[in-house]
Amino acid sequence: MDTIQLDPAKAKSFETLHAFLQACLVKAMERGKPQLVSIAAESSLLDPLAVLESIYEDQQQHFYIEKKRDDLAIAGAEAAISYSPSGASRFKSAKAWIEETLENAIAVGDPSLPFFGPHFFCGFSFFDEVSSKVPFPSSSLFVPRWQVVSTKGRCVAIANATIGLGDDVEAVAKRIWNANTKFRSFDYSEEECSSKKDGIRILETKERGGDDAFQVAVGNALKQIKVGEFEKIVLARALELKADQPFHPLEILNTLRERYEDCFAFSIANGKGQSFIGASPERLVSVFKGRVNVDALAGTAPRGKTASEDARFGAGLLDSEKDRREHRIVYDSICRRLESLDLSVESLCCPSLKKLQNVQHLFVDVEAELADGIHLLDLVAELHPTPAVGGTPREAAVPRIQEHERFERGLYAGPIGWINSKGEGEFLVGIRSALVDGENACLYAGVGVVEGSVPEREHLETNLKFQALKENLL
Ligand SMILES: C=C(O[C@@H]1C=C(C(=O)O)C=C[C@H]1O)C(=O)O
Repeated sequence: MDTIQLDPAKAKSFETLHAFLQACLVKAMERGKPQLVSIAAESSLLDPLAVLESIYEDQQQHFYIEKKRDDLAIAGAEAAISYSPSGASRFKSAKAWIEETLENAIAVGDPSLPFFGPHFFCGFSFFDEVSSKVPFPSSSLFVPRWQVVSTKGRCVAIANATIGLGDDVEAVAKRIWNANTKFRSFDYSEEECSSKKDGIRILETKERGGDDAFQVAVGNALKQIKVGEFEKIVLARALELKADQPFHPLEILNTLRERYEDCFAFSIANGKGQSFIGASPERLVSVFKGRVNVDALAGTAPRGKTASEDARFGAGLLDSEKDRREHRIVYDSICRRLESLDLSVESLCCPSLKKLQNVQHLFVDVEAELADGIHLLDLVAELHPTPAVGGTPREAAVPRIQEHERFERGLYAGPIGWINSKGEGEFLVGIRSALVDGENACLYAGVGVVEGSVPEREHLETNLKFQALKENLL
């Protein structure tokens, strides 16, 4: 990637921008490849979700991720470039595409700005392949035309565009100029935002596969565990809801980010009217400043209505042999997989409680130092799916999931995240999530099944997990 340090004060005119893009076109011709130009500028403090909402169009691709606790919110919309590899080598192909794109990228602005340079937004389905019924491909990667990030009191707006032979430089310059002017003095009142609809009603709720399907599946999986086919499998339910008017994914997200401060509130839209949204408590992996962090999250208890009931549930979870075993399987697998990439794990398995609004989990932040030559997508490829959403041994358990579940997972429990030009970034696990499509929503919730699991109790646990989305859709 070429970096052009630019003092915004000296590059304030449209003519400067136009001349610069013209020079990028010359470079594209010399290199024989279109160039990705990424222009970053600090802006007044904006709320990325409000910006996304005010320009929201359901026929535009978008990506949103926010974790209130970390004071980080990122929104991006409209694809400047995109890529959708599928199959077993999809992570490898995605990495190669990112690397090649960066070889032909020009980043402009102050490199010390947070989120300087192009960012790649990624949504991967749970399985390597999806059928044509799933509205998202097995991988969607894109660099958005515009992006707004707010973190720790600073806000950065980024415009991305590709310039190649035959492109209309004048038109690209105008688009970037207009976007920059807009972000510099964004006025939410200018836009016609639809306000949250009152009285949205659910007309129909239907469980995929029928009401008993899940408990039957857990029972069958327990038999397979008993004969030693595998030790753990994660099975999920899909609940279809039909409302009397369309759901609005970004309004739901606004509630989720406030209520689930410790979670990643996210939305990924395919530009064809469907969005996959959620509030995930689980980070698959992050890489920042040479450090790798992975969540080992498993084992669930309800939240109590009083402090003492809550503490009792929490202590019960910490003491539960079955839940500790379920969690240990996840922790051990993460450690093995990090070690297979020559990373040495620095965290012991001493679970604490991660308390969310609706449930509490056993949790360990697994840390390691990044080794040279390991890309974030190498980590994603190695770790996904952890036994928190797949099973163990992976080769025996994961292929069985589709035999037990009566729906296609699509993006549910898949890796969703972003990568910057330095190879840093963060992926969450797409759980506590729903696929929203007009007045239809499909909610997902799963549980780990191990020896000692009881189908009825697992069913109750999925009901608790559904709450995150169910209560906030309306
Ligand atoms: C699979 C899900 O959650 C996972 C399963 C858990 C469990 O079985 O206790 C806990 C946290 C998550 O790792 C889900 O929410 O859909």
